[in-house]
Amino acid sequence: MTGADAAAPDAGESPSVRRVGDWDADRLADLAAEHGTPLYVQDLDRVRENCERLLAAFPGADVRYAVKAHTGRRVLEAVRDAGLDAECASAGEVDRALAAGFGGDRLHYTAVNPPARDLDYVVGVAEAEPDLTVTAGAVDTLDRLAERGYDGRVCVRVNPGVGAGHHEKVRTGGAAKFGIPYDRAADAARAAAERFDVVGIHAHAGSGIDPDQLDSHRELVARMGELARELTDPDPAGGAAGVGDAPAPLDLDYVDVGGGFGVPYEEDEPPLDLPAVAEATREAVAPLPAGVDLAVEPGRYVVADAGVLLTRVNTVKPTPDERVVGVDAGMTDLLRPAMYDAYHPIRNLGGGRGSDGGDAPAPEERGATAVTVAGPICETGDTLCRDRALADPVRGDLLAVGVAGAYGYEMASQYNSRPRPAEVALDDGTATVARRRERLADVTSTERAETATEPATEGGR
Ligand SMILES: Cc1ncc(COP(=O)(O)O)c(C=O)c1O
Ligand SMILES: N[C@@H](CCCC[NH3+])C(=O)O
Repeated sequence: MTGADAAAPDAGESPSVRRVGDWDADRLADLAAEHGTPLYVQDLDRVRENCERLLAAFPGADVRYAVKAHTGRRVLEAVRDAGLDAECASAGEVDRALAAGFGGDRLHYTAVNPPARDLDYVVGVAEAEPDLTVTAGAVDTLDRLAERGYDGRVCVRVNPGVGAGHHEKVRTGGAAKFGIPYDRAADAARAAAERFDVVGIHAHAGSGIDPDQLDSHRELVARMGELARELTDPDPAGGAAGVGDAPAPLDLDYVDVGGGFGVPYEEDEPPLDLPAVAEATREAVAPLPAGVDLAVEPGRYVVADAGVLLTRVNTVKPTPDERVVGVDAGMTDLLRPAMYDAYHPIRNLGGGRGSDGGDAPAPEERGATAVTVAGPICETGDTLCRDRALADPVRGDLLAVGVAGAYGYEMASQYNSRPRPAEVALDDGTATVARRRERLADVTSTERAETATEPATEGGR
């Protein structure tokens, strides 16, 4: 499905950024009181706004949501209804997208060194949903698909030799792990066309592309446009296509230039000028051969500022070097600060007790203090921020960690045998539990007697 098929959205109607200060503090406090902490809150209305802004910026393009950013069922349904396709990184994500109502024609599975059971599963799905597309970034992956009898829609993933992103660990373009090297991609795509229906080419620069990295994005897009023209050229080097040594032109449907559109995390960081990025993308890829659409696959942009993580202060510890504020959410709930030194804005919503046992003053009446906010995990790196000025936290305060809707719950783990947090979805103001809080029994559920007879090789599908 293309963005053009979806209900025509009005460009620029919603603000292009939602800051942690824009959330209704009383509502968040009520949700924390009702559901406990740590608690993710994901606002589906904001998800819809972000989808509409993307569709408006890329009219006529295929806009695919990178499911890995947030796989929650309610989010997937909202994205589906908004008219985006689903880009899935694993059999599990394909499974979730199917369950959320994406048909095969809206499913794109990007296989990265795919485990055998993922390929088995996806090839099985493709038998029922032949419009599903598999994006493959290695000839071995293509061979393994063919070995399973797959001869359906394939997109060839290219390593464009240029990348971007907020941290070296998330710069994908140029990383040898992803895609077929650019100078071998044309031959690989033509060879693939002898075994599959090659419908597209794909490259992804990386995640969290900042405004100052747009040149890399543009370069990637230009290279992909050039490759699309080369592959579809009916008259390569003036020779007769498909005759003698001249390669037959491919009938591509699209050139997918990936996702990675960044969002502002710091309070004073300007938002990405999405219409300008879209315009630069269209210019760089042009001219696209007739019948070849542009495709993009953003994840973060759709969900990041639609989510906050609520966490309660349980310890305040002045030390000679720093003031440590202990909270009940840690790297097992939100890994990004520990893994990438990522910045997430934090707002003190108050509600704690003063030293006299009475209600502490409202946060705006307190002075700002530089603090380290640290979680309950037995790792030194388990901090949500260091040396950050917050309205002086006291025990019992509620903190809202902003821009937590992308790669937040998704990267949560049970390390230290900590159950994963709960998540509440807000839909037109109504809150429902989208993912219940895990219990200790969930942490040990795979090692209980009744599961011991299951073969360890089965993924449980
Ligand atoms: C292949 C692919 N597509 C899309 C995305 C989405 O990236 P982002 O969430 O930064 O938009 C990713 C993640 O980096 C990816 O690996
Ligand atoms: N997990 C990363 C993004 C990786 C995107 C997937 N390739 C982050 O939180 O920024």
